[in-house]
Amino acid sequence: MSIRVGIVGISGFGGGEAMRLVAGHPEFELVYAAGEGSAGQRLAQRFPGVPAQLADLVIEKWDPARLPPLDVLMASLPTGASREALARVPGHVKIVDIGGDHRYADGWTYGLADVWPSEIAGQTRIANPGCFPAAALTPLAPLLAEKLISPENIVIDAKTGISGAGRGGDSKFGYAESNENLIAYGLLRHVHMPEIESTIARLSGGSATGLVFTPHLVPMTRGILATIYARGRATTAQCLDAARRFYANSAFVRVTDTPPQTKWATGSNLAFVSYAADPDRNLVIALGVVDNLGKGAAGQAVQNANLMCGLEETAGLEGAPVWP
Ligand SMILES: NC(=O)C1=CN([C@@H]2O[C@H](COP(=O)(O)OP(=O)(O)OC[C@H]3O[C@@H](n4cnc5c(N)ncnc54)[C@H](OP(=O)(O)O)[C@@H]3O)[C@@H](O)[C@H]2O)C=CC1
Ligand SMILES: CC(=O)N[C@@H](CCC(=O)OP(=O)(O)O)C(=O)O
Repeated sequence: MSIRVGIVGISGFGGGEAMRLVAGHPEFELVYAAGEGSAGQRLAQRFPGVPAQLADLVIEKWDPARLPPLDVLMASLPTGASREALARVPGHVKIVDIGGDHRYADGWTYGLADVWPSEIAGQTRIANPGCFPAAALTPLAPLLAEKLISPENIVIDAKTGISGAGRGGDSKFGYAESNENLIAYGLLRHVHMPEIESTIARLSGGSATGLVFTPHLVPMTRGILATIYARGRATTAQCLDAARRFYANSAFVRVTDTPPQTKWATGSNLAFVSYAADPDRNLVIALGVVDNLGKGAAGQAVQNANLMCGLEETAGLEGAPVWP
């Protein structure tokens, strides 16, 4: 019997990618689509390339009191818009919140699926990590767990594609302003800082005092590269070995000897990590690449939903990235 899935925020970039993945999933059946401005439209009006069996599904006005029978609900709403409404979804419906309202919130499990998969299995409320945390914490986790770097004074310099801002995003991220342009934003106090700090502390048992995180917008559609500077005396080989041990059973994390590129992950749930370290300079450079809509959002959401439902975590996520 198929698992009945709903997606709220389906017209958005995160929700649309979740729809693409659910449509190709061997066990999931999309039975409910919801939104606000797009309500009343058929999926085929919104997504002309949608598979035929989904073409006539009508996007409902989002109302948690009017859900059909569902096993899983993926919520991809603007951060701030889901807390009150998701609290009204019946407890037996498994929820993955792709937005930022429930990360490290009471009653919700933080869904960093490649690091803590066993914590997700059997849960009914999962908060998907933010896209930058997914890119940065994946390479940091093995180094922090093996105490190869200090959790203090870590500097994360990240570059993101424009789809990270969503289709309802700020107009300053439109084509004319973004093409051939490079912008730093969210300086000193980006909304992902608390989530990154909490996870570094949890992984290391120490404190993420002195964390610096600066995102940049680059003129590409998808992808995040996080370049991270940390203090530690490990060699490059020790960092790579630690990551290969840590992710030995992970289907989605690839440890590479050379610096990863954003195109390697496009359209997939993969994360790529690599390292360069100079013990004499007390310096470790960690690199992480994800697709912001894949491991950074919908891919990780499907991985979490698979774990929640007791399926293989790779179900529906086995397709190769798009290249070039
Ligand atoms: N884009 C990315 O790379 C990532 C995004 N996220 C997070 O995922 C969430 C969604 O982001 P993204 O897909 O980019 O955003 P978009 O702007 O592309 O989409 C937002 C969606 O939310 C719906 N929506 C907005 N307000 C309401 C409402 N009041 N009731 C019901 N539906 C509503 C919109 O529906 P309609 O069109 O029908 O109005 C639309 O489908 C955000 O919290 C974002 O921070 C997380 C990781 C990565
Ligand atoms: C380019 C751009 O604007 N990117 C978004 C990150 C998207 C994301 O992960 O958002 P949530 O944490 O809200 O889920 C940002 O920097 O806020």
